[in-house]
Amino acid sequence: MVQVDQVVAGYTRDVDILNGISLHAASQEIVTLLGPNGCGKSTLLKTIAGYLRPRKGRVQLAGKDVSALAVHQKIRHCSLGFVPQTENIFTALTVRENLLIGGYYQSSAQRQQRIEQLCALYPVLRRKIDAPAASLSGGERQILALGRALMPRPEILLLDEPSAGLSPKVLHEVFDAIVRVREQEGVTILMVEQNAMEAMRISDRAYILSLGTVALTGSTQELVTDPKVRELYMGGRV
Ligand SMILES: Nc1ncnc2c1ncn2[C@@H]1O[C@H](COP(=O)(O)OP(=O)(O)OP(=O)(O)O)[C@@H](O)[C@H]1O
Repeated sequence: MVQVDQVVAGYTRDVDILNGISLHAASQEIVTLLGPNGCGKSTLLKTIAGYLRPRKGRVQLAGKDVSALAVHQKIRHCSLGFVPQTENIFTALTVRENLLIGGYYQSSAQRQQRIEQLCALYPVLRRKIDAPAASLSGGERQILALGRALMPRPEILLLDEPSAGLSPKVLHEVFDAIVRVREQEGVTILMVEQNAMEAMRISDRAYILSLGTVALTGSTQELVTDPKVRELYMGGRV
């Protein structure tokens, strides 16, 4: 469970990017954050992850107030996984080495076992396990980034634009991978997406942000039938 209450945050002391934002994602939900460029979606994910500390308000993960914790503490102690938008894999290392880094504090046996499980979940990782990550396609890189974040078996996964730069076909594969991990491991997923149509298809609920606050929220069924949402965020289509 992710709970954000009245959070104010920003990068510099005098400018607030998040202006008292509140949201939640229940256990095993897929929740998407949508909104125009620069409205604060990535900043919100970074604040939940712990790269930025809220100036006001509170972030809770699984019922625990984690507002003051840094990202490495949340990954280690709060069952959090985070996949940033860019530079999310080490291209000079192999697929296996990338996965091993994701489980940096696990024992060697735990890491081997987890790599096996992830290869079963995502067969592409097995096929490419000893290939340099630089040789992977865009979609394969995104699945590796997902796999690496999943190494410590997080209960909550934050994804920043998993479809960025991917063709429609590959985007489907990546979104399937996201759905699969919710189904098979019961992970709660909060993701930022530009691709509103596709994101709505796999999400239970969505928040539409504007200027660092929530402009609109609801189930994806409610939102996709809202004419204003369709016009502004879905190109007039459902
Ligand atoms: N590292 C940073 N330092 C200072 N300002 C930043 C930094 N990162 C983002 N910002 C600013 O914060 C605001 C919100 O940016 P953010 O990346 O959260 O938006 P976004 O909604 O995710 O946009 P996009 O859809 O374009 O990725 C923008 O005005 C941006 O310029």
